[in-house]
Amino acid sequence: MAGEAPELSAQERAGKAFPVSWDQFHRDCRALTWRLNEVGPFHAVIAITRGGLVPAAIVARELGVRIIDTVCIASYDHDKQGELQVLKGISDAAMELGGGTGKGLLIVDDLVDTGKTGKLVRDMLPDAHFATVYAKPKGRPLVDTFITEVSQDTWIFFPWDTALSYHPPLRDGAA
Ligand SMILES: O=P(O)(O)OC[C@H]1O[C@H](OP(=O)(O)OP(=O)(O)O)[C@H](O)[C@@H]1O
Ligand SMILES: Nc1nc2[nH]cnc2c(=O)[nH]1
Ligand SMILES: [Mg+2]
Repeated sequence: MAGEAPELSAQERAGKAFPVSWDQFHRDCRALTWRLNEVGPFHAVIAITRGGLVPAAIVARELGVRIIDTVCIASYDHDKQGELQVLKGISDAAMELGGGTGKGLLIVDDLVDTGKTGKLVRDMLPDAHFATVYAKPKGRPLVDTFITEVSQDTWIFFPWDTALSYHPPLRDGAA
């Protein structure tokens, strides 16, 4: 409508950028595993795709877990969150391993932001342990273990979504 401010994307609302390199991400996943090692053992890892696939692979390798399942959820179109869509649920085999409630299962995602995605999966597996690498304040209460908290107005850029590119100097004309 004329005169109405355009809707801001999550990334625009989140003014600060937090770029994460592969090295940093790997280090943060290993740090997460150190904490999780105190909590386990786990029968299986449940990765929330797609972002949870990379940390799930690293965490499962460190913890020696060979059974990995996925729950496939989409809600963000780049940086705009819409309705959550469960594209694939948790498999019957993983459900059975968790006794129907998720006991002894480890849910892994890259981050919690509003917490909507995490809440949906927690409701499917109430007794599972939920771990993320990064957490923003709104989603943080849903997470059992995480490594780094960033402010709600920060947008995290993951290495699989980014590439090295030229960055102009801060001072005009210094190039
Ligand atoms: O706490 P929330 O506000 O729900 O946001 C967190 C979710 O958003 C991102 O996934 P996305 O829906 O972008 O899909 P992707 O993992 O396939 O990138 C991220 O990987 C989390 O799963
Ligand atoms: N890449 C990325 N995806 C998100 N989905 C929800 N919040 C974020 C974020 O900060 N970064
Ligand atoms: Mg995701």
